[in-house]
Amino acid sequence: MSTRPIIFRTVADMRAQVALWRAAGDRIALVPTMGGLHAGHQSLVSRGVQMADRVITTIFVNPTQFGAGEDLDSYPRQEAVDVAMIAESGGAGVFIPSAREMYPEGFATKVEVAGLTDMLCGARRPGHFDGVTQVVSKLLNQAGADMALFGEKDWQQLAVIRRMVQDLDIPTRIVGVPIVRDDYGLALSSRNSYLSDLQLEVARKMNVILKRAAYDIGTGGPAQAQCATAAQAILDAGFESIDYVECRDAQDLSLIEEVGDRPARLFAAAHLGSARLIDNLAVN
Ligand SMILES: Nc1ncnc2c1ncn2[C@@H]1O[C@H](COP(=O)(O)OP(=O)(O)OP(=O)(O)O)[C@@H](O)[C@H]1O
Ligand SMILES: CC(C)(CO)[C@@H](O)C(=O)[O-]
Ligand code: BAL
Repeated sequence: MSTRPIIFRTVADMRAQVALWRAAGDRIALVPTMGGLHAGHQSLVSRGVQMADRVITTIFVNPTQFGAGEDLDSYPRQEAVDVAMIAESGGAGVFIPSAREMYPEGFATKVEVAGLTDMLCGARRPGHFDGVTQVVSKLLNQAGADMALFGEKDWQQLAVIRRMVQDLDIPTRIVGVPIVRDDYGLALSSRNSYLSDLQLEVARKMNVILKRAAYDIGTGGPAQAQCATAAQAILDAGFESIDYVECRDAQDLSLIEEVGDRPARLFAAAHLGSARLIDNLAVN
């Protein structure tokens, strides 16, 4: 039996409850999301339940991380379903602020991480990570949690957030959680709901292609040439366009030609119908 989590719509309400939990000696974990929850998000909440006494999930479709022409308006919104899924995973609280609560009149502060945001999704979605760091820095300050959990599916986002937390001395430990995939290896994503059954079949081919490329690169193949071959295979499988397929250092995200002993990852983003899907996996 799951208990219904407490819903907070204001920062003040969340902070008041956090203060009570803290007074009782509880450790707090935060799971920031944009809603449209699936088993990937639930794995973040479950991990939080293992590591802390109370888990607060946030649901906020942050407008500042969407570019013009992106899917801000069509992004899935399903509050009741999301709250039920959080309850099922043992979440204690859900923070669902309005845009006005997060960005009141007069709001003027930007938070930008340089360097790590220049490549991959940062290059293809200008301003995206500035919006992410803006909202995540606020959520971390608002909750004052001991830890915050983020999925490795958004590997670059995790790297950017780790950098920001270190640079700004934010006293919250950042925890990365492995990617949850469906039975065919497709990384779960809220945006998979945009896909028709036929498109879903195509989408499931991407990780198969990437796995083969990662193996070839890991066994000594020239990294960027293998990436170009994988990009062509993804197009041949039925994706409409590729944003990138690149092999990069897992930590500093610098481009890699010869993998050697460096921890490397393969990163991909591609468009299918109205969905932009991303994935990444270890090369060695
Ligand atoms: N398949 C997954 N496995 C593990 N974590 C995930 C997975 N999908 C999303 N997450 C994590 O959940 C958190 C919230 O992500 P978000 O709400 O954007 O969901 P999403 O499914 O990634 O949606 P989108 O389609 O916007 O990429 C992020 O930390 C993200 O990395
Ligand atoms: C971290 C996040 C919740 C910030 O809006 C978002 O970028 C996401 O869902 O990954
Ligand atoms: N999962 C990252 C949020 C975004 O694509 O805007």
